[in-house]
Amino acid sequence: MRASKIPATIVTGFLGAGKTSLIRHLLNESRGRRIALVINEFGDLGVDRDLLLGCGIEGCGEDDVIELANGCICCTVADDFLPTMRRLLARAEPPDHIVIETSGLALPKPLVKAFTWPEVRTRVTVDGVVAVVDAEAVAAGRFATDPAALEAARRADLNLDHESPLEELFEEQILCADMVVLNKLDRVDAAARARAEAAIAEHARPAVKTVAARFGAVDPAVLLGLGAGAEDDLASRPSHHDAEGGEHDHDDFESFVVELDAVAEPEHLLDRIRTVARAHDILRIKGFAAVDGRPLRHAVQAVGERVQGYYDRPWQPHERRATRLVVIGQRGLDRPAIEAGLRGS
Ligand SMILES: Nc1nc2c(ncn2[C@@H]2O[C@H](COP(=O)(O)OP(=O)(O)OP(=O)(O)O)[C@@H](O)[C@H]2O)c(=O)[nH]1
Repeated sequence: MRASKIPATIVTGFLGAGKTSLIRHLLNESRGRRIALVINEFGDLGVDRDLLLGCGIEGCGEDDVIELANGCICCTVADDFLPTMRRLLARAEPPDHIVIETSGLALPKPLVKAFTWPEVRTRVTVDGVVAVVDAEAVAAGRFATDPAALEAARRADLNLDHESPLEELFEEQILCADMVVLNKLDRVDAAARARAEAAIAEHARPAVKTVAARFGAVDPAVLLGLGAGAEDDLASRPSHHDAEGGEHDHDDFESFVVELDAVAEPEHLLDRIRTVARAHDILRIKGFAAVDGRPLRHAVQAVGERVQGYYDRPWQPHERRATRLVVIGQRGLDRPAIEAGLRGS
């Protein structure tokens, strides 16, 4: 008999809120604790796993960072997540803690539910659901539905009973949280911070704490060890999708990968991304660029119109040096125009 269950922390939060940054900080500060990471991304490039492995954190090896292959974790729990957990638990040396990064479009509740499966429940408990929030985006009303637009959409579709997909995701993620991390504090003034806090308070369950952070830097002592036992507490975490058995689809969103040649100047690529993001209401672009004559890979990150790039690590001998970017947005993106814009053609 095992003395205690392995704690698992679920990290949720919208695209680009800072989940990977938070996890990188957590791993850096883990002080010898064996943490296994399960990562799920929307889009066909495993950027997050690559970024985490690229930062060379001690004790964070290839085997400890597991990427789920199929679609969005909340809809593929049985196909992908459970076999992964089974394999993790069968290891000779199981981890001390499991951290799961959901895709920015995932609903956390179906994932929490997966921990009630008998073979998982006896070995693992959900220590806490942590929702990472982009303070700047929330304060700017990114997740609030324009009431006039909602009314118009309802008139067009009588079955529509809810707000925009972005607002719904925000609500679902906060409703399920045991702790909220209000991230990107460097990007907001006091008034904007207060607006973001008010938006969170509208949906957070009673007694859920909000901690403020920059670049996801939260002390692991605060983040881990919440002892929530969330799998035994599903009823207190309402979801818009409860009536559908937790099912939801991602038809509201789409993603595609754009492959480009090596670039002469990363700044030129970042400028093109800025222009494209401004013109096309893109939610997220991320990936890696190959730069002519440089042995290092250039990581590229765009959240809305905010674009960032930095050299992260040398290209490995087995890797093809190409520029590959995943583009994510709400359905209806003008793919040819976006590709042309990124190419600069
Ligand atoms: N200014 C600022 N930028 C931040 C902060 N936290 C994260 N970022 C940047 O925001 C971008 C997205 O951060 P990630 O940590 O990759 O976000 P994510 O939630 O993992 O993104 P997805 O996995 O794509 O959903 C990166 O360019 C980060 O450097 C912050 O506190 N302040």
